[in-house]
Amino acid sequence: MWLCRARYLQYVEAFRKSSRLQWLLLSYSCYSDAPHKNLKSTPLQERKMIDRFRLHVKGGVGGNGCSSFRRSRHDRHGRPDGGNGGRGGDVILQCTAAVWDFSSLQHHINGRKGGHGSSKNKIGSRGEDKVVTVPVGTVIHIVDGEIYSAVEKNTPGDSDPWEIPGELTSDASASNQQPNSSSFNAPNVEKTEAGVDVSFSCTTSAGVKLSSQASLIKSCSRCSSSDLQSRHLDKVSLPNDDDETNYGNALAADGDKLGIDDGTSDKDWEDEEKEIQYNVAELTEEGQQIIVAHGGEGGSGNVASWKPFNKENASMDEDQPPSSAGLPGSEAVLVLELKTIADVGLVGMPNAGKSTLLGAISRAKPAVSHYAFTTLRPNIGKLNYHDLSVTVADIPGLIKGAHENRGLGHAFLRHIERTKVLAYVVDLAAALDGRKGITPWQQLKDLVLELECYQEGLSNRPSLVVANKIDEVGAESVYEELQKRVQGIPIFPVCAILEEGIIELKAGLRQLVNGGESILSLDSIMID
Ligand SMILES: Nc1nc2c(ncn2[C@@H]2O[C@H](COP(=O)(O)OP(=O)(O)OP(=O)(O)O)[C@@H](O)[C@H]2O)c(=O)[nH]1
Repeated sequence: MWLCRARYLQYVEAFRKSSRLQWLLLSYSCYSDAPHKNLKSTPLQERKMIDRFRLHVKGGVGGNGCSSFRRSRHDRHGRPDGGNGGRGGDVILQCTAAVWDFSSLQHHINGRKGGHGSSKNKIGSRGEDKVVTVPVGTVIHIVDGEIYSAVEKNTPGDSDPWEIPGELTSDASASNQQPNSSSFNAPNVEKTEAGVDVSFSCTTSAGVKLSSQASLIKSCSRCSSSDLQSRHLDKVSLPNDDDETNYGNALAADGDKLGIDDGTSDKDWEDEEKEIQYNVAELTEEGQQIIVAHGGEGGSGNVASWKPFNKENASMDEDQPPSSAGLPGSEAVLVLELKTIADVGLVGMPNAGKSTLLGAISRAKPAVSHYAFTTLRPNIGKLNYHDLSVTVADIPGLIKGAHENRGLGHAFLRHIERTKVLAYVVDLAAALDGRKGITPWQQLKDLVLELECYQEGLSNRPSLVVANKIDEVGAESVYEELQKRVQGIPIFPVCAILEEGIIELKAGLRQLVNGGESILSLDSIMID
């Protein structure tokens, strides 16, 4: 007893000492000048975007059927009472605006196993679905396997887990279809504290009135009643730590090629691309879901194939009704691709001032810096008018040869595919005072060429030109020259950094989104 007390005191003393030490360390870190690292200070912007991802999905295996006999002293042969196995869980992709790329996904995702059947004719529990969240604008391509379901809108608020699926019709036409013209009365469904009571009644053709009652009780073996509603919605796969590392540090030179970590090498993609079934499904609205792998059916218990004992089958021994194992779930290999959805796409060369402009016209706060390729992923901003809201995407800088994977490559060109209108941002000061930059009209030509080389007709949508950096000395005359060289398209001179010319630009963008028709074509740009 005393020994125990001594030990206890020893522990308390040791704890006090350790906490005193911690306190000292804490006060040192607070009051000293020593620089301390804040590991979480890396802004989201600097993360490498994963906008293409290879995914192996597999539905959960169905639970095994049970082989069991219930014997009693009155029943010499016993009766089978093994229940069926439960169905395996599905793998579901759900679209949400809360994630912006595929960095939180894991490459292999499996639905949960169904529960095994058990004696007393108990059915195994259904395997849990695996719900994987993907960003809005996800396109699904299939490398191997099949997808059996269509995209559906998930409205968790509307659905009541205790609602009976399908509608039971009680109209005359429905009752006429009954083979013996029996009359069915509408089911009486009553919601109670414990669950739902359902009662049916019908009159057969012989005039016999039959009635039946059933109750669905809220609790089940796997979950409590309170968490049922959210059971299938909150299963999001945990972030994959490997994907979160590599922050963008390979930027400076404009010829640098930044690979996108999607789990496969370029060569693999080339081989694979021959077999891919493209654009099988698209998730374009928040809350949309698609089942990409079905759970396997549960095996049947021995009660299902039981025949009552009689003299003819007396030779059969008691374990004759077999139970079966659960079936495996369906499998598929998918490629997920993200195509940003926005009304306006800001397209321009690196350093043209696209991110600064996005910050000036909306509340978005993208990273801005004086070196090329600061933007590593499309940034989205919302442009609010009193009666309208327009989304604007700042696409990472394009350079000549982007369609051949130069610069940040063509990975980002696909984000332009979904934008309704284009705003070409050019740097008026790029070639001023002997700077080695490209003239604004040449910038425009290169941009249109890049879009067309990537996908024919990509530049063929309503557009306007934003002539940025008008505040620089000599930019006015370049702007005048630009007006002469580029015809048939509105040009807005702005200084994004000082937010000058922004009101006019916002009005121009509004007009463009509301049905503007000006298109920038190669013929309308005059080069020497
Ligand atoms: N003088 C002047 N400088 C500007 C203006 N707008 C942007 N800049 C500067 O231009 C540089 C590049 O700006 P960003 O907004 O990062 O350019 P970006 O087009 O997003 O560049 P990437 O991320 O490489 O595509 C920064 O140093 C800005 O301060 C402007 O109106 N006038």
